[in-house]
Amino acid sequence: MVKVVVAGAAGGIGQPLSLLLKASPLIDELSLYDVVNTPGVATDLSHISSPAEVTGYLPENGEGVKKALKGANVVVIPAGIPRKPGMTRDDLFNINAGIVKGLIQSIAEVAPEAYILVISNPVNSTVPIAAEVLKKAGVFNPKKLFGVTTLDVVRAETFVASIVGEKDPRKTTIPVIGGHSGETIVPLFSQASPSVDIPSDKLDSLVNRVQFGGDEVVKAKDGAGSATLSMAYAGFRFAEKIIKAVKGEKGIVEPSYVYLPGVAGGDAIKEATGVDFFSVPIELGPDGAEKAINVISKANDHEKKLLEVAYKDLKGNIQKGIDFANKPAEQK
Ligand SMILES: NC(=O)C1=CN([C@@H]2O[C@H](COP(=O)(O)OP(=O)(O)OC[C@H]3O[C@@H](n4cnc5c(N)ncnc54)[C@H](O)[C@@H]3O)[C@@H](O)[C@H]2O)C=CC1
Ligand SMILES: O=C([O-])CC(=O)C(=O)O
Repeated sequence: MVKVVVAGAAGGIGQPLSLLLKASPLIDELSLYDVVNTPGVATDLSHISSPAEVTGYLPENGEGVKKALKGANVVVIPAGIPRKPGMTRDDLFNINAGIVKGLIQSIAEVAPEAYILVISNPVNSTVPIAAEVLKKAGVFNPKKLFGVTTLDVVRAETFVASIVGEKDPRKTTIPVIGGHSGETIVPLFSQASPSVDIPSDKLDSLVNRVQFGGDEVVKAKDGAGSATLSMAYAGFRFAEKIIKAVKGEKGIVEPSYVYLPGVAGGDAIKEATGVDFFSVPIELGPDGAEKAINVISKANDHEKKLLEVAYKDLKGNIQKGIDFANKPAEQK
């Protein structure tokens, strides 16, 4: 039995993500939670002839979220406001931090064993908030908490393919590490597999396009939000990998933003980066994050320079999340 919950299921990401999850034969139960519109989205999806049973929940004075989460194996969180042109992801903090904190408190209470996949921005800060809330509740398992950075990997694959002329972008694996905003996103093209030959005059703009791919979409949507469809694809790709690994499939690796000290191999990466939370390729297994793979030690000089900038920015983002989670309620 695999039960997946989407929190924020009626939104721009939530709906197409729920569609992809409903279409997956790996899922038996799909539970949709949002503050609006979930009965309609759930009824609509329930007519699709795939195995997953779909249910939808509204807040119902705090009871709805608990009903939605009960028995969850995987909880994906795309709840929260998206950017408009001119905003940074950090500008979303004031609203989204509280939303994520509340949802994680409910998960800690009702589904403490669940894998938690945080999409809500700013990921660099919302994942540390989630970790602090889970720690306080005494149920933090770092192998089961993931910041979803798959869209950065998907973008790197796509943009590289267009430069090197590969027809199927999925054939190239590129580690994209660090965080999930601007210069904290660091693609390691030198470790692409199979290797790629990027003309030196195109490298800087390629790195920039991966780092600021989100802005490209925000600008094109012109006030109507940020990436939703590509994010739904990326969120489903990551959720599916977790489910497959938990079911026993071997050799599954995907970068994700994790709490380094809680994952095997993470301590060495923490030492190199100076931060507790960082995205690196993670080997997934039946218990979640089995191993953090140290790709930093093999970064070339150009990438090392990019990484130094990422460490600095990430430190502030992480601390901001931790401080928020630990502030007494009346100061928020
Ligand atoms: N990690 C990543 O790579 C990406 C993250 N994002 C982030 O994902 C988030 C969602 O983006 P969109 O779906 O475009 O926004 P949206 O506004 O279309 O949808 C968000 C949904 O969350 C719901 N919501 C608000 N408070 C809630 C609560 N307490 N409990 C449950 N649901 C709640 C809203 O009712 C809405 O349906 C944003 O923060 C955005 O920045 C977006 C793209 C990529
Ligand atoms: O740019 C945004 O605000 C949404 C996002 O995280 C992305 O598309 O990578």
